[in-house]
Amino acid sequence: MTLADELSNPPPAKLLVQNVSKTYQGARQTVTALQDINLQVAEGEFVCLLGTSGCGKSTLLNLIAGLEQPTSGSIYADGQPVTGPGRQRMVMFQEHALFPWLDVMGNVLFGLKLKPGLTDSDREELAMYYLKLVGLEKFVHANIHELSGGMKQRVALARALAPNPRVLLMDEPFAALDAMTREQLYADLQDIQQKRCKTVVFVTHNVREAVCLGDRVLLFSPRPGRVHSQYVVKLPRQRDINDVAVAQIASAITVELKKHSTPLNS
Ligand SMILES: Nc1ncnc2c1ncn2[C@@H]1O[C@H](COP(=O)(O)OP(=O)(O)OP(=O)(O)O)[C@@H](O)[C@H]1O
Repeated sequence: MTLADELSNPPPAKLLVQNVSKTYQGARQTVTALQDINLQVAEGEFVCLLGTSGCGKSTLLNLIAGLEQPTSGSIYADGQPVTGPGRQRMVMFQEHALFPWLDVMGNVLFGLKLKPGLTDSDREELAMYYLKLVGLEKFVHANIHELSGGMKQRVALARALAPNPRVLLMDEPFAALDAMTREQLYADLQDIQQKRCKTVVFVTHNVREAVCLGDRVLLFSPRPGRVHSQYVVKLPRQRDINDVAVAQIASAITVELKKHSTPLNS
């Protein structure tokens, strides 16, 4: 693998989730986190998983990542069964999960350490490419504790992108950020997804965020976690979360979500 290969865009992956159910056996009860989920994600598609708390969105993301195994059913990435985590499916969580003892560059380099066929200077060049892509070129040697929440999420995004995965799995990555920082990241993420050609699965509770980012929005209902409907969002990009068209689709989705939501104590 050369540096040029590394910076090229491999085709984004397609995903197939077939009849997937997941139950957790707790001390007092069995929880059906997901029941009979069927889903196809096309190459380069941006799919948002939307629903209230506890409807199984993160569980599905973890299953696609290979961090957990379904109780029944199968998941395929490019026709290959997903049996564990892989370099082609990188995950980014709400909490940045950066290494505080490494600086910004060190964190991005970390994921590249195990890549064969690259020299140290290749790895630095790659890390620098991704830090520029997320707008952090001036903070390469900053310590993690010196960064704002939004900057930390940018480092986490650069770290997830650096191994050049074909799929990005994002679990509420911007939920802890203020509105202005989030809006900038929505614009940057749309830009990066187009430039770097990724298939993205993105978990959120935020309806407008889902409409702003997704080519398709899947609506989940809880107990058991199921996909009850989906919306294809045909608005042109770049989308702005404050656009009237985004708000209109979001309000239609909110009505639909409310029909299927049940309070946690019911
Ligand atoms: N490791 C686990 N052990 C037992 N139950 C679990 C486990 N992980 C998730 N669950 C249960 O599975 C259901 C789905 O959880 P999950 O975290 O996937 O939902 P979610 O839609 O992502 O929620 P949130 O939006 O609050 O993150 C919940 O009822 C949760 O309590």
